[in-house]
Amino acid sequence: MAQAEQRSFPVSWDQLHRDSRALAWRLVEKGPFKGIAAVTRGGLVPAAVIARELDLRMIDTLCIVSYRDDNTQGELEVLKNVDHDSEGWLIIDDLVDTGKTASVVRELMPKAHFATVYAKPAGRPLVDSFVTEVSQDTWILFPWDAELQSVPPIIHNSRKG
Ligand SMILES: O=P(O)(O)OC[C@H]1O[C@H](OP(=O)(O)OP(=O)(O)O)[C@H](O)[C@@H]1O
Ligand SMILES: O=c1[nH]c(=O)c2nc[nH]c2[nH]1
Ligand SMILES: [Mg+2]
Repeated sequence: MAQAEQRSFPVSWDQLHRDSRALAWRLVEKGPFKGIAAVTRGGLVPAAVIARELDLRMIDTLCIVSYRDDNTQGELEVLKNVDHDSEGWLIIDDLVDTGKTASVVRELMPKAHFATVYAKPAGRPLVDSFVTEVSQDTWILFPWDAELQSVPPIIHNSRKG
């Protein structure tokens, strides 16, 4: 579903920090972990927050491309894998949506614990830990994809209808 046809769930930097820390709290009892594999690019920011909270310094990346600029999903391409065993590792991504990225990630690192900050119902069974679930028709708008802009007062919009 294209972004314009969906509900929007805007996430501020503050909210993302809070939700990433909430995920870190959940992960404490699932560890200890040898390190974090961040799924680029969306996993990089939550991975930094979680690495700080769990005192992890070993950070690797799984570099995967799936969504194009128009927010439709194409063929998944793995640009970079890890070169170590996945046992004891924590994989972090920002969200799981259809689960396509998650299923590739699981194949690449089958023994790792896979955690995302946000989850939609179709992908939820593929992650081990997450914080907040949103409906499948919701587009999560991350702070790195957004900027502040002025909007008309509510009363102006309500007169149009
Ligand atoms: O469950 P799925 O339907 O596969 O979607 C989830 C993936 O899509 C987004 O990444 P994207 O491929 O857009 O790349 P990015 O992280 O570089 O923004 C998001 O960061 C997840 O990795
Ligand atoms: O910024 C994003 N928000 C989403 O809801 C989403 N789903 C897949 N990929 C996504 N990227
Ligand atoms: Mg991603």
